[in-house]
Amino acid sequence: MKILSTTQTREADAYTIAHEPILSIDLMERASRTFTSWFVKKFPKSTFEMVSVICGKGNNGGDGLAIARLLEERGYDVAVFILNLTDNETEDFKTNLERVRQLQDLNKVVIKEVSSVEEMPVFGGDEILIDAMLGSGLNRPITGALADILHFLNECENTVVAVDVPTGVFTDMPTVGACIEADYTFAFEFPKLAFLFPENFHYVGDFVCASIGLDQKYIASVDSPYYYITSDIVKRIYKRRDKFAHKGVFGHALLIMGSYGKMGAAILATRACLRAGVGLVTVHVPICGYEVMQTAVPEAMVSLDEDRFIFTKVYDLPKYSTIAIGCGLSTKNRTRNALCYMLKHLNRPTVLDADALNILGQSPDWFEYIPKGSILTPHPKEFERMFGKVYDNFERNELQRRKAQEFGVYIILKGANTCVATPEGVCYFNSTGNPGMGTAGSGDVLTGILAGLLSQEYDPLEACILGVYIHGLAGDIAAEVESEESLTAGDLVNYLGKAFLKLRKL
Ligand SMILES: NC(=O)C1=CN([C@@H]2O[C@H](COP(=O)(O)OP(=O)(O)OC[C@H]3O[C@@H](n4cnc5c(N)ncnc54)[C@H](O)[C@@H]3O)[C@@H](O)[C@H]2O)[C@@H](O)CC1
Ligand SMILES: Nc1ncnc2c1ncn2[C@@H]1O[C@H](COP(=O)(O)OP(=O)(O)O)[C@@H](O)[C@H]1O
Ligand SMILES: [K+]
Repeated sequence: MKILSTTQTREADAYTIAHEPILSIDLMERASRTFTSWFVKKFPKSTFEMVSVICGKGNNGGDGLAIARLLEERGYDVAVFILNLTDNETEDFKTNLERVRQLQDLNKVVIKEVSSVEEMPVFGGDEILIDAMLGSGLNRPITGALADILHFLNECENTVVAVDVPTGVFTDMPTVGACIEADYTFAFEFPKLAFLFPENFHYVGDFVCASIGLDQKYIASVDSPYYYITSDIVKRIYKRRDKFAHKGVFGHALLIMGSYGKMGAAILATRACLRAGVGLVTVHVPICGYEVMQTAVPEAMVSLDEDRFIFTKVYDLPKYSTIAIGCGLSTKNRTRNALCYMLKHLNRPTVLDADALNILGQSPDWFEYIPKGSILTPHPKEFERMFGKVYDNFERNELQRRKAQEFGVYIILKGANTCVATPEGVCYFNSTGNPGMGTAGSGDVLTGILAGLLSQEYDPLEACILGVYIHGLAGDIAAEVESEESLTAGDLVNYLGKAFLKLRKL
């Protein structure tokens, strides 16, 4: 799913109105119905005494008024609070206000105007609040009376659901000024870029998005560097196996991993590589890793280093279809030199993780040796070691895109909404995964999956998108059974099969 900027969304809105054609008031109605259908399922009437909709006077407020009317039709007790802080009312706001006033005349809805925080009501414990104060029309940081009202609302214990954008959040740049702290945000058509960055979680809460019927052809024609990875992208990438396929066609991966005390990383990655469908896997480990590797992963072949404790040299690189290096590797001098030699002599996309990235961070001159199309999988700390400190996630995302372009590589910045940046400067944000995956070794599992997919001739972009999605999906299935708390990296490997099954059924 493409992610559009606010300006582009406004253009898509205008195009839809002109070419569907549809009146803008009817598009607002359609958006509000989409919100309402989700809301009634999420918050059934029986669970709340009352819904209070807090409206501004722009189109976000217009949505709020339409939602108030639609919820009343569904049998909810509804109160509307209109913030009387400006005289600028949009036409669609005015039309929807007329419509709600008719319900007020029938004593079906209560409407109250509020000009300052002192006039805000005391909300009951069972009341749910809908934030329709400001949406994508925010054009300056919120201060003054509106900021006071937002602080008041944030002090209330009530569940807050934001319409389209939480009031005060800038969708395409870092947020400054007061903001509502929503528990849920229902975004029209696309998630906004800001929703994908951790600093806004406090304001956005859990977000969902649904189409309001904007013109899909127009959206497809718009240039945007941002995508959200949904199941339909992944389904297009996933390849079913040929009936006559055999292990020879699923590739032979070489994983260079592990050092004394860190063999677990190599084991997790190797198991994940096998579970991701590789034909053959060889793990190159120091002598101290031989027995543990042979015992823990009997399906894997072992290539032994000359050194007892660390990686120093590997032979026969051309015979492998894919190489991944770095998990539990150490950054000792001889390992560093061996990595440098390999990078200079490898001539195909390689997966680089963990200590391979830490070594690159210590020797920035070596970035140019990385084969084009390789995949680097840093977590934020490793990213910082390689490319330096940043002020916020917007800046980090820009840096990630720039570095991916500069070195012609894929950079997977891991975390919630893991972001894949391509050599063309495009970003794909993942939609699967959960905080249970913040546990030792889950990154090693991703590296193994990526090596397994590359070996099966998924191209690097396909491997990145399918890899992060299936890794997160395995985490989501595992968390449902095991809980987020007790999820371990080994569980990710064990649930990978269920994730593939789920993917096939999507
Ligand atoms: N295609 C879409 O996405 C659609 C969007 N719609 C709704 O329209 C909204 C956008 O509506 P608008 O463009 O009217 O904008 P808003 O309703 O977000 O607010 C605009 C008003 O707020 C004022 N304002 C901006 N920053 C302020 C600040 N810091 N303090 C006080 N006032 C401030 C502006 O001057 C303007 O008067 C969307 O978020 C969505 O809810 C829907 O009606 C249907 C279609
Ligand atoms: N809150 C979260 N939501 C979704 N995924 C997460 C979350 N926290 C961590 N992950 C995932 O778990 C993995 C952690 O990787 P990493 O930090 O490299 O772990 P390790 O070094 O222990 O292997 C990444 O793929 C990351 O995307
Ligand atoms: K809002």
